[in-house]
Amino acid sequence: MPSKGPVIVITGTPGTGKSTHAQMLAQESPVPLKHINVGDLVKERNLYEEYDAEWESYTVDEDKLLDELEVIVAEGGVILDWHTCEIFPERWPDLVVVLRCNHTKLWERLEKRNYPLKKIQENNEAEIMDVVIMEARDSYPEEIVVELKSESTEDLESNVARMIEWINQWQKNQAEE
Ligand SMILES: Nc1ncnc2c1ncn2[C@@H]1O[C@H](COP(=O)(O)OP(=O)(O)O)[C@@H](O)[C@H]1O
Repeated sequence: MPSKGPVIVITGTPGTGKSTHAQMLAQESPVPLKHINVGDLVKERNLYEEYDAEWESYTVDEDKLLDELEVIVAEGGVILDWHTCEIFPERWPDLVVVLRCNHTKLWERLEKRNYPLKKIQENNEAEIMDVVIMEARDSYPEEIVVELKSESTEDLESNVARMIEWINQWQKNQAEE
């Protein structure tokens, strides 16, 4: 048995379903995985420079955040759930999952969160412009980046099943090494 579990990044525009996927994966995974909601960590551990009330968002202190995450990632068995991934060092993830959602559905999900209109617009545009997938492809080897649709419960279930299959394969590869 490998001593350390894999490091899985689940990324995507806000509202695409990262936390929903990460929670389900953490519950169903054959190896223990800690779900780290990076946005929550930033707030809980004060890893930000300031809070922007107009955009209702935090300006992250990236150095502090990376120092905190380094310790967590070193232990292995982690799901990093965040709307951006390019600040994570290339050596960290074993798998990078980028969730995608049709912009009409995404708009509805973000409206339910009571985001300010301009924040809904900004995120919706980012999804249409492929911002996160391009960031992931620019930052990591193409063989570890997987783009998955997250528009329905069936998508959620099949995506999690696919990630579990990947973990099983990962475990086999570790055992052979
Ligand atoms: N594949 C999906 N099918 C249906 N609803 C989904 C799906 N993924 C997410 N949702 C819903 O969309 C909303 C945003 O999901 P969430 O996981 O919080 O997104 P994120 O973590 O990317 O911001 C939640 O209400 C969630 O239930």
